[in-house]
Amino acid sequence: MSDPAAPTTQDADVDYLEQYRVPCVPEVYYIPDFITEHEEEYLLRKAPPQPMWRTLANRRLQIWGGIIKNGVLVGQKLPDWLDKFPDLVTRLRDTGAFKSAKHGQPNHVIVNEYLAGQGIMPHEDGPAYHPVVGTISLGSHAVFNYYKYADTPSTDAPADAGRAVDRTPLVSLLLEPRSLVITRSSLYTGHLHGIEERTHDVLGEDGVIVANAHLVRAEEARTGGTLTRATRMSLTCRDVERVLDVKRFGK
Ligand SMILES: O=C(O)CCC(=O)C(=O)O
Ligand SMILES: [Fe+2]
Repeated sequence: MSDPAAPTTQDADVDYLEQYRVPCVPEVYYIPDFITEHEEEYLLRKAPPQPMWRTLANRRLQIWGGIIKNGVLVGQKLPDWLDKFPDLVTRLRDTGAFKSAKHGQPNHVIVNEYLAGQGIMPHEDGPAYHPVVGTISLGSHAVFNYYKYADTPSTDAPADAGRAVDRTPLVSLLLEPRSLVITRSSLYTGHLHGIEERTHDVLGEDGVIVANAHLVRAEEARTGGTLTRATRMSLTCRDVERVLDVKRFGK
C-alpha cells in the first residue's frame, strides 16, 4: 500500500506544494498518491450512498456540502466519508492550497463517476467558487484538458454563452488514481475544462503530451504508450465563499 503524500500541519506551506508544481502552467499542482489504496477502495466501494446518484447522459454524480442558489451555498455538513475517514478536508487544508480561500478548506464536493468511454464536455464551473479546485481521482486515470475560447473575450459577455471553443486543448494533464490536482489559476476562470469521451488515451508524441509527465507514475506519459480507462470516480473539492448557515435545519 502506498503512503499518502499529504503533509503534516507543520510543513503545510508553499514549499510543500512547490515540489508538485506543473511546469509552464500557472498555479497547477499535481500530487500523486494523495490517498492510500485502502482509502481509495473504501471510497469507491462503500462510501457514496447508492440512492444519492443522479444519472446524466454521460456520467453520474452526487453533490455534497449543500446546494448553491444564486451564488450562495445553503450549507450542509459534509459526510464522514469526506471529512472523517478519509479525513480529506483536513488533508486538503494541510496542503496549504486553500490558504487564501475564505474558509481555508473545502466545504463543497462534487462526486462524478465516469464509465470507460464517458467524459465531460468543455465547460466553466461558474462564479460561486473561490478559484481553488482540488480534484481527487479514484479507480482509473483520465486526461483532463483545459481549453480556451476561440474568440477574444468581451468583458460583458456572459461566460461560455454560445462562444466558440478552440477544440485543441491548451494544456492536458494526466490524472492518475489516488492523485490530487490543485488548480488555482486563470485556467478555471476564463477558460474551460473537460474530459474527452474515450476508452483509451494515447500518450506521448503520437498522442497527448501531458504537462505533468515528470510527476506521474505512468511511464507511458514520458515514453509514449496507451492507457486503458476503467470506471473513474472524481471528487471535485472547493470552497464556496458565501454560505448560508442552516445548521438549525439540518444535521
Ligand atoms: O471529473 C472531473 O475531474 C471533472 C469534473 C468537473 O469538471 C465538474 O464536475 O465540473
Ligand atoms: Fe467542471
